[in-house]
Amino acid sequence: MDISHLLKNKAFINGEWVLADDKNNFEVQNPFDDTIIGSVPDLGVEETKRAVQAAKVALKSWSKKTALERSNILRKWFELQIQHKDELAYLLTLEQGKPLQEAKGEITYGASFIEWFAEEAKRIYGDVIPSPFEDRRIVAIKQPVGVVAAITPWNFPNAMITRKVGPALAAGCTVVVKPAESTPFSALALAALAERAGIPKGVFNIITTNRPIEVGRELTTNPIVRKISFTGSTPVGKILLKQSADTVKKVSMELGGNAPFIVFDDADVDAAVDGAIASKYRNAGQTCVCTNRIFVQEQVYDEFSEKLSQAVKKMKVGNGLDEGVEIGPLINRKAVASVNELVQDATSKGAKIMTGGNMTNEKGNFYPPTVLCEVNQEMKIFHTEIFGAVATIIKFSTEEDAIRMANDTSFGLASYFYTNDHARVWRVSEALEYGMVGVNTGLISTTVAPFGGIKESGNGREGSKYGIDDYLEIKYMCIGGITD
Ligand SMILES: NC(=O)c1ccc[n+]([C@@H]2O[C@H](COP(=O)([O-])OP(=O)(O)OC[C@H]3O[C@@H](n4cnc5c(N)ncnc54)[C@H](O)[C@@H]3O)[C@@H](O)[C@H]2O)c1
Ligand SMILES: O=C[C@H](O)CS(=O)(=O)O
Repeated sequence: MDISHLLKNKAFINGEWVLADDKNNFEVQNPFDDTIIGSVPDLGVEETKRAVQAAKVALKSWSKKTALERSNILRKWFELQIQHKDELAYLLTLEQGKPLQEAKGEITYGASFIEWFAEEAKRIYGDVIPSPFEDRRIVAIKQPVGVVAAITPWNFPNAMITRKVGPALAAGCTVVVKPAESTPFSALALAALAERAGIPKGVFNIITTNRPIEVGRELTTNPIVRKISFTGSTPVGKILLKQSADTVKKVSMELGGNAPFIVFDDADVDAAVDGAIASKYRNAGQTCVCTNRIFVQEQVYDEFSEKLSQAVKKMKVGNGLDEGVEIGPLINRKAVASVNELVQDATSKGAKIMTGGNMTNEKGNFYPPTVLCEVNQEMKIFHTEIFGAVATIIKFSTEEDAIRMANDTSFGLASYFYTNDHARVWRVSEALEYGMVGVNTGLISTTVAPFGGIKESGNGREGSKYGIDDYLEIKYMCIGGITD
């Protein structure tokens, strides 16, 4: 497949493809076999300042365009992403490792945010409010926040960018994106298509860097930047929140998860197994909404555990570019070691391996799809975002026990449960302390719904009619001098 027209090896600032000032680059590896895909510029603080300045200059004209003009340009960008879906997916699998089918799904999902917010751009309504004053009229209008800095993760290197840039541009903001150092090519490919779509220079900028801390500090402290939109781990989110405080920036935080998946005794067990697989093993378990703890009521514990293990044993592991592969590599060696340490800790405290769990002849960055049972709250794996293809099964007796254990975490992003009792659907959904609840499904992510978490999983919502609010300011106008 010819991806050369999308494989960019320069950063993108003010409509120009640029090198780092010191001409330094850093290499990007294919997580399947650690081969080098290419290299990109290692930009620093001075280049970042220039990108922010370019976004500031572009803001005036971009925000003055009509909603229809912005909408039409975003629509063109969406169409180009769909037109080049296969190349974008191939490039994504090369640098991130997920199976090609999943990568294609991410491109479609990512593009859908541009399509959705191309429409939402035309529906940014204000209010005319009945005035309590005879001589004054009251109006609320919505205006773009201004220059936005977006810092994004490697696990969804396309969709986590469009989920931010779509609403930001629709609202009239301009954006500087710092993608993850592991996966810069997907971001640069989006910039190549943005250029072709007619997104004006300075509106959408990409800073590639192997120095996220210093570039991140510039983005979070530069007073021109009025909004930080971050997707990544909770520890990094907390750093960015603190750094953003001195200039009182608006912040959106899409952080880590520790999703519970509860199977009640009245559930359709086969459907629950399918849902657990869909939720747990997508992207080799490297998604923020992956099931992290499976709670199974004692009456169906053995049946569920056995059926899940049998299904996981059959999973095809390998190069994401190969036909039929279901589980690709983790992003790097460090990730493999982290998952292995959690499994070792769990088994040392009594967890039992039903399948996988042994790194005997694993080459590259692979960790075998694994199912652990007899997991309990004493184990690190119960309280830690695994970010690997490891399912943990915990037995429970009563609904109250399940809810208490499910809520026993500082995270609050996604949660799931299976039941055929409709009173329980409402009771448990309302009791779970999470931003999102999947009932009788393990797949909940869609552009039309508000995606986001509570507690230490973050704040703000992405997608849906709510997603654009994070990029708007409400201005109250009190218009006097009204006389009879
Ligand atoms: N809630 C969501 O929507 C969502 C979506 C995807 C991933 N995530 C979370 O992201 C994590 C995995 O992604 P990751 O490993 O890339 O996370 P990460 O926090 O390590 O990195 C995320 C981004 O932050 C940058 N970064 C790291 N340290 C920084 C610093 N000190 N200052 C500025 N930038 C810094 C990285 O370069 C990267 O671009 C998981 O916790 C996952 O749950 C959450
Ligand atoms: O990893 C987090 C992403 O938000 C995953 S999803 O595709 O939105 O579910």
